[in-house]
Order: sequence, then structure tokens, then C-alpha cells
Amino acid sequence: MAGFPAERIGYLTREQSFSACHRLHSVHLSDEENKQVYGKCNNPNGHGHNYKVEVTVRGKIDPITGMVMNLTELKRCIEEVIIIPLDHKNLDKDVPYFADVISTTENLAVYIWDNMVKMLPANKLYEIRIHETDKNIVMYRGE
Ligand SMILES: Nc1nc2c(c(=O)[nH]1)N=C([C@H](O)[C@H](O)COP(=O)(O)OP(=O)(O)OP(=O)(O)O)CN2
Ligand SMILES: [Zn+2]
Repeated sequence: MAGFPAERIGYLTREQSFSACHRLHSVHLSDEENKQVYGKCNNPNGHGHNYKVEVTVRGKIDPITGMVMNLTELKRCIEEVIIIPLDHKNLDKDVPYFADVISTTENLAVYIWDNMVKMLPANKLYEIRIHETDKNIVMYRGE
């Protein structure tokens, strides 16, 4: 289009922290096996994390607005999908999804992806990256 730059694809990330507790425990394993597999993370009374989630969207940089998407809209989706259901919660007991899904960071990334993808425009969500601790990081791209 005359006067506009060529089409460009951009990636936009918003980071959000939340705090939650959980316990890693599989009903498919014995108590002894659970202790062996999950170690201290199988503690019966659980343990907590200060999670950091990066939500990345991908798309055309709109030549009119200059945006891949409006960060205000992305912030609203993050509030709905991450903060309201997960912050200051016991993941296993307060979030129905984790009643029968183990609350590993991999599964948490899938949960966030599946809910975020429903709220965003089609084909916009690119990646969910979760820092469970400073050292443990999971990335999920909907595959
Ligand atoms: N594949 C996965 N393995 C483990 C997960 C997980 O979500 N996916 N989670 C845990 C525990 O919940 C816990 O988060 C592990 O924490 P910890 O080992 O304490 O974390 P650090 O490595 O950062 O701590 P250091 O003790 O400083 O090494 C276990 N496995
Ligand atoms: Zn943990």
C-alpha cells in the first residue's frame, strides 16, 4: 500500500507474576513411588512458588495502529486467565482443572495456553513461558 511500510511481523510479550501453592502427586503411583519421583515436591502439605509467566503474541504490526495487539487488551486477558483463577490459590484444590491433572509447570503452561487462546484473536498466541523458580523454566507453544 502506498505510503505504508512493507508488512512486518512482530512478537509482543507481557510478563505477569502470581503466587500459588501445589503438591506433585500422581494417583497412578504408590505413595513410595510418588516420593521417589517427586521428592520434596510430594510433601503432603504442599509448597509454594512465585511464578512468573510470559505471554507472547505474534502478528502483523498494524500499519495504522503500529501494534501487534493492544497491550491493554492483552493485560485484560492475563487478568482473566492467570490472576483471577490462579493467584494466591492452591492449584490442586482451588482450580478444578488440576483436580485430576498434576500441577507440574508443563501442565500449568498447557492450562494457561488453552484458556488464553480462547480469549485472543485467532492465531495471535505464540508462546507461554513460565518461570516456576529462577532456575526452572517451561515453554509451551500449543503443539
Ligand atoms: N518436569 C518437572 N519437574 C519438576 C517440576 C515440574 O513442574 N516439572 N516441579 C517440581 C517442584 O514443584 C519444584 O518446583 C522444584 O523446585 P526446586 O527443585 O526447589 O527448584 P530449584 O531447582 O529452583 O531449587 P534448587 O533447590 O535451588 O535447585 C520438581 N520437578
Ligand atoms: Zn512446585
